[in-house]
Amino acid sequence: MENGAAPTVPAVIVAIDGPSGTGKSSTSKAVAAQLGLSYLDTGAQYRAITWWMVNNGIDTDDPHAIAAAAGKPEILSGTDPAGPTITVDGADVAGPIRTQEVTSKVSAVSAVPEVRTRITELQRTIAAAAPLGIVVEGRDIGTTVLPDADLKIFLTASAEARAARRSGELKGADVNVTREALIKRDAADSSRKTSPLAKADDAVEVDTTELTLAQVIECVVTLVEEKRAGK
Ligand SMILES: Nc1ncnc2c1ncn2[C@@H]1O[C@H](COP(=O)(O)OP(=O)(O)OP(=O)(O)O)[C@@H](O)[C@H]1O
Ligand SMILES: Nc1ccn([C@H]2C[C@H](O)[C@@H](COP(=O)(O)O)O2)c(=O)n1
Repeated sequence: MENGAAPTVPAVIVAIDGPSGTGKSSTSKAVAAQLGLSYLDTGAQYRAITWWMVNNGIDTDDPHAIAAAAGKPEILSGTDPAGPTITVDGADVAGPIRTQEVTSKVSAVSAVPEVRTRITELQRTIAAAAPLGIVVEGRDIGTTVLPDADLKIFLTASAEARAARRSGELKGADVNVTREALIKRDAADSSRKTSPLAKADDAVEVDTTELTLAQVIECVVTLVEEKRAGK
């Protein structure tokens, strides 16, 4: 460098979408950590607002009640891939948002347009503030939240592989019950009217069924580096 300043790398925005259990969180966190990028788990934000609705007595079967309350909770996401955080009105909810109750209600809450508008706004603000760029994972990042992302990835895997992975996490869970629950949640997320789970036309699809997590991470890191090199 002529003036002795550190070389600058243009910020890179990576969108990673796909159905449940395809490896979005594990891959996104590792890729962000390896490349020095920020990381945003948008599913955690939808879980956080669902948790708040449940804890504040909002009927999660009533879209009008959800819409009326959508602006009330303050949701904050920490974007360090080594220790992502999520708080609601100042309370750490990283554990409570993973309960079965929240998981069973999150598709209904996240289908409400007022909820999506609110959360999408948060996501865009966070992505715009990431100094070196960010890996954002979810269901509608490439199609709706960040349609101009530098790189869009759509992860897939067979329902059997995804259920086996999840059952491994939830020790002792019946793999068939887990598989049916995943399929049901994907169907709800794919069929909602407002920004459903979908692959963007310009996304790179990666089928992870036969790949190890390390192979998926390597594949995505390579794709990001290629994009960066061409910027
Ligand atoms: N390629 C892979 N091979 C084997 N296991 C994997 C692979 N990718 C992810 N896993 C494991 O599968 C589980 C689910 O992964 P992860 O939470 O990253 O998926 P996800 O797509 O973010 O799911 P969700 O959308 O439900 O949050 C984790 O235990 C993870 O370690
Ligand atoms: N961009 C997103 C991210 C998530 N959701 C909804 C739909 C999912 O079932 C739920 C939980 O996500 P997970 O933690 O399993 O990744 O949140 C969405 O609608 N849009």
